[in-house]
Amino acid sequence: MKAVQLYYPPEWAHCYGCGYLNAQGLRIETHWHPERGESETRFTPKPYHTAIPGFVYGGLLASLVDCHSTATAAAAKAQAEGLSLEAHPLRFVTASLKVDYLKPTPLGPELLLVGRAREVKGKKVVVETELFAEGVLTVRGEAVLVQIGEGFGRSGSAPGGG
Ligand SMILES: CCCCCCCC/C=C\CCCCCCCC(=O)SCCNC(=O)CCNC(=O)[C@H](O)C(C)(C)COP(=O)(O)OP(=O)(O)OC[C@H]1O[C@@H](n2cnc3c(N)ncnc32)[C@H](O)[C@@H]1OP(=O)(O)O
Repeated sequence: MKAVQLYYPPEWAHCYGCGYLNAQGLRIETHWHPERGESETRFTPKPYHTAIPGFVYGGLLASLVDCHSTATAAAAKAQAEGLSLEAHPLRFVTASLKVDYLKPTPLGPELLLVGRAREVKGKKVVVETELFAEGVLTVRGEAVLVQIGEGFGRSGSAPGGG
């Protein structure tokens, strides 16, 4: 199954968290499971993603939730509209991001993020994400994502104004 991010056209693929063209970035890959209406991203932090020794830096966890949410929004919107991402690449930007750190996240194991769209309405999608380390829920996120138009990023245009 192709990751949601790999459908983004090049001009939308420079994001530090999820752009496949950003060599220094995290380059996360999100997979959508239509039968469950859920998205999954797996990511193993590097030793330098440290908060205090043994635990993952919270800003990295927020970045993972952020970019996982934008991809979840694209996939959920495509499913709701009956569109294929291949023919209709959709791109969302983050309007709002809330992250609850429920427990310290251990540094070392692969992390699993699972996302669901709670609301798909117009150009807005609200996504809830849970982040697990070795099966333990350590972070919960909620994000509001807003779809940008097809032309954005091709001429330096800003997304406001619809
Ligand atoms: C990178 C910045 C974006 C530039 C895009 C242009 C080039 C594109 C190129 C490449 C794309 C790749 C991008 C990768 C991104 C990866 C993830 C990030 O790191 S994103 C970076 C951080 N985010 C921002 O910098 C957004 C800054 N904010 C904005 O640009 C606008 O505020 C925007 C687009 C988010 C919304 O503006 P409106 O005018 O298009 O939309 P309205 O009509 O105001 O809102 C739509 C719905 O969203 C809700 N909404 C808007 N802001 C909200 C907020 N803060 N909290 C809750 N809801 C909010 C509103 O209430 C409305 O909902 P109701 O339809 O009424 O139900």
